[in-house]
Amino acid sequence: MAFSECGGIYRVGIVGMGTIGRAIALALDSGDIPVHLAAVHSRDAEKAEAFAATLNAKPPVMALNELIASSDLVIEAATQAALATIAPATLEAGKDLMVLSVGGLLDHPEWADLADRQHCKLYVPSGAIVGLDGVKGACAGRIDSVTITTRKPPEGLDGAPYVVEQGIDVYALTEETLIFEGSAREACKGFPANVNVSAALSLAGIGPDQTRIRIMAVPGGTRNMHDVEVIGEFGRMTSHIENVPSDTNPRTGKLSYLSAIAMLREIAGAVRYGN
Ligand SMILES: NC(=O)C1=CN([C@@H]2O[C@H](COP(=O)(O)OP(=O)(O)OC[C@H]3O[C@@H](n4cnc5c(N)ncnc54)[C@H](OP(=O)(O)O)[C@@H]3O)[C@@H](O)[C@H]2O)C=CC1
Ligand SMILES: O=C([O-])CC(=O)C(=O)O
Repeated sequence: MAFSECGGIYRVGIVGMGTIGRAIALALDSGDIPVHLAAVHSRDAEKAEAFAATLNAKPPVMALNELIASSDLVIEAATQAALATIAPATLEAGKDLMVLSVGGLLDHPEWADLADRQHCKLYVPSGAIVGLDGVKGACAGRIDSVTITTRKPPEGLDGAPYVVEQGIDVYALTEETLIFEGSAREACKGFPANVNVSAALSLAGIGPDQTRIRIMAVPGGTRNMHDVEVIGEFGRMTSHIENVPSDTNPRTGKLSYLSAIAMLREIAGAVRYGN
């Protein structure tokens, strides 16, 4: 952790004032985590101003470069496209970075090297998936396969580039339907705002080309579900999560921001649980 000169308090800047960014800002504003919410930034500055004004801390809304200069840790909670600017700018400035749009990391392995050179940290919370601790342990040995099956209601998949390109009407489906099968890398291109979990799984495990994903549309479904299966020399592991979609973004399960908040708590504290 790189402490600021501002009273030794770790300064956090949040980029993206949507579902996840706001939830993290609200958690920090409650004062339970010993960090300082130094600034926020979003595409729509006016909307961000209106939200920031509701917080006790009244964090300033800043341009991205100002936010980076004013923070020790930048939390990206925007989009994969935005990450392409946010990540190099943050790491070049020697600041720590937490990434939620994890799929945006897959084509940029050089950012991990940049973080290393700049002596800063690149944090990837588990987000909406569970069991990455076990996956990391398993992948220290020989692995035969890593597979994730994602099930989402139509509104959790609507508008994804792959769905649009293929002309799939997710609302017209009458039964659970496989709409995509491929690698995590391919999935994160076709579904950049829907399956970041597969990117996190692949980075914790055996990589984006070897990690397989199946995406199912579930008419009438009420949860965003992810089933992971890992097979290797250790044996076989499965995990299952039923995420309640957040109130403001049906693609995003509530665990996504809770996981980021929990990670922040550990970054700010002395003790770390799990692997
Ligand atoms: N790792 C994981 O497990 C998960 C990751 N995610 C990913 O996390 C990210 C955030 O999710 P969520 O909060 O639900 O998404 P939302 O769509 O609710 O919010 C995203 C916010 O980012 C802002 N934004 C968009 N482009 C830019 C930009 N270029 N610069 C600054 N801000 C920008 C938007 O701006 P504005 O409102 O100002 O127009 C919007 O408020 C997404 O990429 C999502 O796919 C989601 C769930 C799980
Ligand atoms: O919340 C979820 O189920 C997962 C999600 O949107 C993502 O990984 O991008």
